[in-house]
Amino acid sequence: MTVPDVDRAAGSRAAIAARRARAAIKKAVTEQRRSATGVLDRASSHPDSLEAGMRVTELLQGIPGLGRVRIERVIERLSISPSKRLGGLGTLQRDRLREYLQKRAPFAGDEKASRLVVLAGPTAVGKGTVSTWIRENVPGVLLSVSATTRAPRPGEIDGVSYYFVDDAEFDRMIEAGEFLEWAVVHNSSRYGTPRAPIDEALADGKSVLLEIDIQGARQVREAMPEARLVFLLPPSWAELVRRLTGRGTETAEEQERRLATAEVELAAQNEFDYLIVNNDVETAARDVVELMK
Ligand SMILES: Nc1nc2c(ncn2[C@@H]2O[C@H](COP(=O)(O)OP(=O)(O)O)[C@@H](O)[C@H]2O)c(=O)[nH]1
Ligand SMILES: Nc1ncnc2c1ncn2[C@@H]1O[C@H](COP(=O)(O)OP(=O)(O)O)[C@@H](O)[C@H]1O
Repeated sequence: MTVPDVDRAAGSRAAIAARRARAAIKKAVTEQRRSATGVLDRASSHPDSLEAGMRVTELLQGIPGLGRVRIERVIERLSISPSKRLGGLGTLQRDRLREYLQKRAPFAGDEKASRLVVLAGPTAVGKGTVSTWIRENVPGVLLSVSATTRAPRPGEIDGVSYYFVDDAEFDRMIEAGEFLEWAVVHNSSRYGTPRAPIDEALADGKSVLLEIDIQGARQVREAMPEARLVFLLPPSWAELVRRLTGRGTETAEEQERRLATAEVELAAQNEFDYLIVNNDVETAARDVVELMK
């Protein structure tokens, strides 16, 4: 049953549950945990999602500073009927609404911005490059250093790029509850985020950037719902392949495996609060930093 169907069966338990879930999405927008454009994008790409069943007016109510009268004015200006649901918008209406949301609330209400940002994205999109730019140019940001069981690449320094540990040490860290999250990535090595430095940095008023995979991002969202989840996109698939092969740090077989993971990861981009295209390193990095203010 789709959400609009559920609604027609007004009063049913499913209808109440759907309404509650949509109210939760609206609250998440108000509290900065999800961007309004992210909700709109998910509604467009998943016609059966709760987001698709949400009314445009409900979404706008989630944006701080927009009262009933202003919402009426906005939807009139955008030529959208008050009863319209996100999933039922025409292409032009959706584009107009998206443009409005981006101008009005690019990061919907920065006053409650979280200082914990998760940067994920497919292999070789440039996560490491963007993070390094931030480390070198923006003071007061802790770049979390993960532990991994994979072997160091040439030039990688233990304790800076990663903590390179063996399986026994990784097991010990899991047992001791030292990880905020951990996962097996690319079906090969294990990677985990040590929790203590993050807690300390946040307590000191610093911002924290985690560069982790999608499984890890999902775990962080569960553990710390206030975290902002960013997905870094390549300008195109061909450019992603070019960056991976150009980096030249993996064997052809490993590159194949990473590209297979990348396809799966790109399909999950709508779970994220923000999508940033890494055309130019500095521009992408500045966009990420904006989210930490
Ligand atoms: N879940 C999780 N993923 C991580 C962590 N550290 C790194 N990763 C991810 O593991 C993947 C592999 O990283 P890496 O071996 O450095 O190669 P890359 O894919 O070329 O960046 C990337 O998607 C990273 O974002 C971590 O602590 N936790
Ligand atoms: N905006 C960009 N334009 C061109 N090349 C880039 C850009 N960002 C990163 N690269 C290059 O792409 C390759 C992969 O970047 P890297 O930061 O290692 O990716 P990831 O950490 O996501 O696996 C590197 O060779 C890097 O120099």
